[in-house]
Amino acid sequence: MLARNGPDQDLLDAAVGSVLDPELDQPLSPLGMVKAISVGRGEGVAVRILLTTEACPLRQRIADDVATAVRGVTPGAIVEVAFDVMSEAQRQETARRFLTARTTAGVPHRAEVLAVASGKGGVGKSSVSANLAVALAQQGKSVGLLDADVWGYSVPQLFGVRRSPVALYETMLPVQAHGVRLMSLGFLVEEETPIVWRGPMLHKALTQFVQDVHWGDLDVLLLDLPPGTGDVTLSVLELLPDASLIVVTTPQQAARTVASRVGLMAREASVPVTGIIENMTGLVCGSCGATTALFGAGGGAELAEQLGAPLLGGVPLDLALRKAGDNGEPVVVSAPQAPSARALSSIAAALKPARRSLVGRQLPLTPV
Ligand SMILES: Nc1ncnc2c1ncn2[C@@H]1O[C@H](COP(=O)(O)OP(=O)(O)OP(=O)(O)O)[C@@H](O)[C@H]1O
Repeated sequence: MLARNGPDQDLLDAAVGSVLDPELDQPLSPLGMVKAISVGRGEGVAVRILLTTEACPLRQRIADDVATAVRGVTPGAIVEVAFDVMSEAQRQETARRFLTARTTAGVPHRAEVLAVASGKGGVGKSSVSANLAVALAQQGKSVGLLDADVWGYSVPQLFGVRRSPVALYETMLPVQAHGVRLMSLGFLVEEETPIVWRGPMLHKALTQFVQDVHWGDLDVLLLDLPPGTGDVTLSVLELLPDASLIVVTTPQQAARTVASRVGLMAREASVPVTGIIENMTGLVCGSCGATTALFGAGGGAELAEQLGAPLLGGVPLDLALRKAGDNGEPVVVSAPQAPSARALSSIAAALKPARRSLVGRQLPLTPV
């Protein structure tokens, strides 16, 4: 309930109430999260917000957004934002309102699903997925990234986040970082704990990630697949039948040969290939600018030709990208002018979904 005093109260109520909760992605007021707004005699405005959990990692962001909203309607205001934690009954009411207002959980049909695959590990598939996701978000898209590399998950490390997703009844909210909605098994287990689950458990976890997570209104969902053509890859592609593949390879012949198996799997499973990204193309010398083809040349172009899919671009070997991954901040954020960041941003800007063949697919038509 709002404490009412002062002339600008209605304006303040509307401004604060429409601030989005960054995790629930809905305005604070309908969620019952604005406890009080009081206008003092001078230029002071005190706002009290109810959090769903004491450990809310985004309270500073909420405080900043609320202060900006207040100053938007009362320029020069001195804003004080304080927090209380909801009781269990209030939490349940918020969950109810959230779930009522929200479209159903799961990956929305309109989302473009791009699964990033590689023949073998270590070719930079996760680094490419993470940076493409952030670059697409920087370009104004609403983006999710599902870490389906269940044994070798690296999304928490690459984004520098390790916190549990907010759980609401049977559903989960993705963790937000660098403008991307993230989900990874790494958010649900202790760091360093190996995943020793068998196939059915992994399938169940992935099904929940696809069906029970409130991804919201996504334009693009990127999947970071495990390397190779194993069960998990097939499970995810079954769960998301509209996915298309981006295959990451290095210029090396050996990598290209292994990556071509992914292409053949895609063909057998009728999964279209959006294109090939050649990672770790030449190493550019920082002082003289000369390029050394450390892993040879041409693997990406040959794979593209073999799979009949476009070569989306090459990403050079770049110290900035490696450091960014180690520091938990994608290179397109930490060093946007670095050669790898520029390459990844232009690949993201030019991404076009592969056309899906209708052969063998059921059309939503009813004969009359
Ligand atoms: N273009 C690049 N320049 C420099 N280092 C890179 C580049 N691409 C990837 N790396 C580094 O190579 C290592 C492996 O990258 P990454 O984890 O993205 O590969 P991956 O194919 O996802 O591996 P896995 O399948 O084993 O998880 C990381 O240390 C990463 O920082």
